[in-house]
Amino acid sequence: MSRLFEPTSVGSIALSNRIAMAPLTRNRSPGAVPNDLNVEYYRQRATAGLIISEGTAITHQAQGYADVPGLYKSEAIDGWKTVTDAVHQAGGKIVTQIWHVGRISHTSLQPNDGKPVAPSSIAAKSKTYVLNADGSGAFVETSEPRALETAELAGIIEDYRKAARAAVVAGFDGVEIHAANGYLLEQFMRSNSNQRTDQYGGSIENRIRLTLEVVEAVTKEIGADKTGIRISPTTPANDVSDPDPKAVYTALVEALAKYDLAFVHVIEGATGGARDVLPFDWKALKAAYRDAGGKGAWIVNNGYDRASAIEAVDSGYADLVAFGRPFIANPDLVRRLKEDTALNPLDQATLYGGGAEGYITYPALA
Ligand SMILES: C=C(C(=O)O)c1ccccc1
Repeated sequence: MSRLFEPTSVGSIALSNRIAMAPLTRNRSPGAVPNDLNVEYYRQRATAGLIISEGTAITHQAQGYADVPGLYKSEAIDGWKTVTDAVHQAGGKIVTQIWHVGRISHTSLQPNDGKPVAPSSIAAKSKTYVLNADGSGAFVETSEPRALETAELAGIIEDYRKAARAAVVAGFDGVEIHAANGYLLEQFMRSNSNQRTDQYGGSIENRIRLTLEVVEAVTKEIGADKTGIRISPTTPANDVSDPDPKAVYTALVEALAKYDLAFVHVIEGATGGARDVLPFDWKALKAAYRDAGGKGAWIVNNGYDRASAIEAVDSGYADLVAFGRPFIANPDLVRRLKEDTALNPLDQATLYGGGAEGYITYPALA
């Protein structure tokens, strides 16, 4: 049997197998508070070696989509506690993805209907999900952001630290810092969205600075053994780009190597899309991390199937493989991969927003 189904650990978190559930936004937590539907959804998927929860806003300012959960209200922490308890009682492990959307937001979702914040006042050619007056959801153009003042960045780093602490209080086994998919931290790393002239803009060293300061704050608060990070070197998601992703992300992983993180989670290619969106040597990126002393588990994601996941792990390249949409449609994905059985088809119409349908209604094998 493949090592994909064997136990392992990421940091201090012991896992029953090497299959992770990737973070998946589902827009089913009104008021940013996790609810019983969320409890059932995550409980059903607790056979994953590691569940990485959907992106969870660290503050109101960090909120970019309607009905995504947060970690900045006491009732949200209570709500998450019911989720983590259910997953743990079912024998699973779960970390939460702590998230600041930056410019991928809308004034109607921001404190005092203000502008979203970003490294520079450059609007993303992207959309976000808001609620209409009648409660229906709709994807609309993201609003033009304002550039963060240098003096505001210490406060945002503190927000990540507080969210990491809140995650542990809510019973999570750890956190994944969301530094991917064109959200705040990646907006700072990519040169088309970051045109700052202070110590957070210009050179690669300056553009990865905020991400490293967040990693420093979170690992100091809850321990590197409970801290992971997600990166997406070549994704065009949310209108980010950079002329030299190899240089940016090699510098990043070499700097991350000294933090002894639990894991580094890499989206290989366009998020949920083409793996070859840009030429990139994924194995060289991991080698750069290991050569710099990085010991964290290497989690790979994007377009893997049973055969390629087994190959990735059994070859020694990947420590874990994360699956996104397959876990939406197959709560018992681990069993189906182990037994090589058919997978349920995905219902695109119920991915975002709504209720039980297409969320907790996918059947498990008898
Ligand atoms: C958190 C997300 C990401 O990381 O891409 C997301 C948000 C909205 C829809 C899909 C995905």
